[in-house]
Amino acid sequence: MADATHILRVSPVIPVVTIDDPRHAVRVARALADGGVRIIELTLRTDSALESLKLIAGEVPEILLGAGTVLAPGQADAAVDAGAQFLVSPGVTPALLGHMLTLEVPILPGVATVGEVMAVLEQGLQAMKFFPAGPAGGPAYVAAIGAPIPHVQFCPTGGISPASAPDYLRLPNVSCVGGSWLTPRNAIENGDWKLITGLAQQAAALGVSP
Ligand SMILES: O=C(O)C(=O)C[C@H](O)[C@H](O)COP(=O)(O)O
Repeated sequence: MADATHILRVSPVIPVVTIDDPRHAVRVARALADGGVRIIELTLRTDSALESLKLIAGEVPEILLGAGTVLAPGQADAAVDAGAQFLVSPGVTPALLGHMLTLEVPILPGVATVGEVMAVLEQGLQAMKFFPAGPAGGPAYVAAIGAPIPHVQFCPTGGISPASAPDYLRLPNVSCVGGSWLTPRNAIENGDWKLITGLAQQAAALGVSP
């Protein structure tokens, strides 16, 4: 099942997490889960990302674990082998999308234009990451896409904060947003797990109707 529509309904915010030291991986995941956020997009931006994926997959089963920053087919394979339950890319090429579609996990491809949305839709996917959300046009751009293409659900990511997240979440074609603000690098390095849990609690509350 390649479509990730169900993945987007797990949490109002998908934390985009970058971990340098794999010794922090399990603690970060547990801190997020303790705050009520049970999904992670772990970016493949660091040399130790696959090790962190394996650790979280093995020790924090309550987390729905995705791999982010998937730029090439080989990265997709390695991430799934390491335990990634879904894949996220900042953008897509026909080669990368075609390969990810052969894998047995949901994929959340990144798009930034209407043409890219249409190209991904042609492959049968109705859930997409809108990236970079802020610079690419923000809530107004996402809302405008919904007029001709109302059946696609987006996870806007990039430049979003707790203050701006509601502007996206109120849109009918937005299921959740993504952001790195829940796991600041200095909080990870300092072992400030309570801060991360608090940011997760704040993010989880964004999905509660006023
Ligand atoms: O690495 C990837 O795969 C990406 O798609 C980029 C990240 O999702 C954004 O860089 C997060 O943006 P911020 O929340 O503004 O930090």
